[in-house]
Parts: sequence; C-alpha cells; structure tokens
Amino acid sequence: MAEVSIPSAEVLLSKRVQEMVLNGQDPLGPYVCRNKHDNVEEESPENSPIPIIDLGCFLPQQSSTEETEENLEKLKSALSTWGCFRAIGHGIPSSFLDEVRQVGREFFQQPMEEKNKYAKPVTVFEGYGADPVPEEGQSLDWSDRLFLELVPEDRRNYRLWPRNPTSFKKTLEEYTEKMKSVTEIISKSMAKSLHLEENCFLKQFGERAQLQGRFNYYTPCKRPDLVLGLKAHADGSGYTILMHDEPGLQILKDGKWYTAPKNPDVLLVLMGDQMEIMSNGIFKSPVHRVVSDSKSDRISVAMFYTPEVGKEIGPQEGLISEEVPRAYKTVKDYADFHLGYYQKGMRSIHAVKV
Ligand SMILES: O=C(O)CCC(=O)C(=O)O
Ligand SMILES: [Fe+2]
Repeated sequence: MAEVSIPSAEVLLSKRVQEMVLNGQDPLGPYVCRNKHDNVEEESPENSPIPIIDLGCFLPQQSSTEETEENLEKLKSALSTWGCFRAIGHGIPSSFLDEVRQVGREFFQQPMEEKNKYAKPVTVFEGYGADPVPEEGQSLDWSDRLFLELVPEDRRNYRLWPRNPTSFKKTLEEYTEKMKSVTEIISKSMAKSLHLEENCFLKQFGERAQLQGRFNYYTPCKRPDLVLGLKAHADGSGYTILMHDEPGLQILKDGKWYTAPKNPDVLLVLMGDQMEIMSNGIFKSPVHRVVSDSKSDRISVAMFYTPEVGKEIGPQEGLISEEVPRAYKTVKDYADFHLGYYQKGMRSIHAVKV
C-alpha cells in the first residue's frame, strides 16, 4: 500500500483548514493530538456549573446594596475557583451579539480568494490565517482565524479589516466600543471584590491598555475524537471576553473538562495569566480548549484585554502582607513571553512565580 506522506506543519499552516476540507483532505499527522480518554464531564446545558454573574448590579448608576455585595462575593468565588464566569446583564443587546457573530461567519463563508486579501504570513499574528508554526512535535489546531488589533485605535491596521461583508468594519468598531465599557465594569468589580481601590487594576492595565480581537472559525472535522479545534492553553492576556454560537469550548477544573453551554446572550469572561499575577494568585487563569465537531461549524469571537505595551504589572500591593507573601514577579509584555511557552505546549505562569 502506498504510504501517505504528511506535509510539514509549516506547509499545513500555509493552507486554511476550510480549504483542506473543501478539497476533501482528512485531518493529517500534526492535527492529531487528542487523548481519547480525557475526562469530560457531561452536563446538560441547563445544569452547567460554570458560574453566572449578573454585571447589571455593578453598573455605575447602580447604588451599592446588599445584593451588590453578594454579587461581588460570588464574583470573587467564581474567579478563584473556575477562573471564569458567564456574564449576563452586560447591557449588550442579543441582536447585536448576533450581528457580530454574523459578520464573522459571513467573512469565513466567502471564497478563499476574497479572504486571502487579508492573509498573513505564517510567522505573524495579525490578519487571516493560523497561529505561527509551533515547535517541533506540537499539534496544530483545526480552525482558521482572523486576528485584529483594536485598541488603542492608532494600532489598528485597517488594511487587514475585511471590506466584505460591508458592515464588518462598523460592527466591529461598535463592538469594540461596547467592550471598552464592559472591561471597565469588570476591572472595577474585580478590584472591589478583593476590597481594593476600584481603579487599581485599570491603572495597572494603563491608559493605552490593549484590546485585540480574534474571530475563530471551526470547520467540521471528520475525527473529533482525535483532533482539537484549539489545543489546551491558558490565555496570556489580562483577561478575555468570549462569545460563541455552537458549543465546543471546554474549561478544565479539578482534572475534568466542562463544556460552556450554547447561550448566545452570554459573554464568557476568562482570566488570563496577567490577572492571576495582578491578583497575587487569588484569581486563576483557567486552562481551556475547543473540541471539534463532525457536523456543525462554529464561530467564536475572543477579545483579549491586555496591559499597555511596555508597562510593568505585578501583584497588587494591597494583596501582599506578611501572612500572604508576593507570589509572582513583576512582568512586562508578558503576552510575548507567554507565546514562547505556548508554542512549546507549556504554561508560562510557572516561570514567573516567586
Ligand atoms: O473559540 C473559543 O471558544 C475559545 C477561543 C480561545 O480560547 C482563544 O481564542 O484563546
Ligand atoms: Fe483562549
């Protein structure tokens, strides 16, 4: 029997997963990574234990009540156990969230020729394509991406923003504005939940805090038992605000994988490593992954909220005492440092522990 020769990761990453599927190609060598025996907790979506937090009572116009205090307690508990929560009461109409997902889907549904106008080289991040080539022996993800710098606005590279669908630019600009307000509410609420001055995390993020957006498109995969849409990782951001349509995202907690249920109105807020550092380890940056599906395609939109370029961040002073020593070093441009480890399939947070 003729041997099937497997192209290198670099060659595979120069193609799009969507294109390979259209050409009838099966998931090959480096895409295969999943341990069939991993421990997935099957819950019905209504019973998902991933905490739900109502951001409504943290809005600036709300006066502090007993309910606010209870919700701050819930927030702290969610972030120190799960490292994530499902946000409701964020004030973004569900029809608008649909619109954001829709422009993303419409972009990916176009012919390759149109999408390739925004293609990036394999070595860089911004634009349409896949992550840069990982280190030898690391697996590849069964997904295609469009990654864009959003805030500060002078970092936008509009040349890489799709001109089709025509509403893409306006929709993403509007979503970015809304995300700026949401990050302010979340950053202040997290500080209050730890009895810190409400602006302390915002100050660490800096006046030129960054927002980067990533549209992830997961094409159906013939072998979801063997291939992941996105390999297990923790984010290098401060924190990440995610939304998706079909289920697929799984969060690792106490050795088990929990699926984030389909809920189009919810924003999933996940701590990144930098919030774990700033909270001196009280908040956890959770490991998560995306499983693939043999029938449904899936879109997700991740907004990475990250401290300003070149800004030093570290554990918040008010969280360090004689009884509770500093747990992490001060870091700068941690997301770049994180990437080096990510490419090796490793976590970087351990390298910055005191
Ligand atoms: O697609 C998802 O739900 C997760 C995406 C994600 O984890 C990421 O982009 O870092
Ligand atoms: Fe992630």
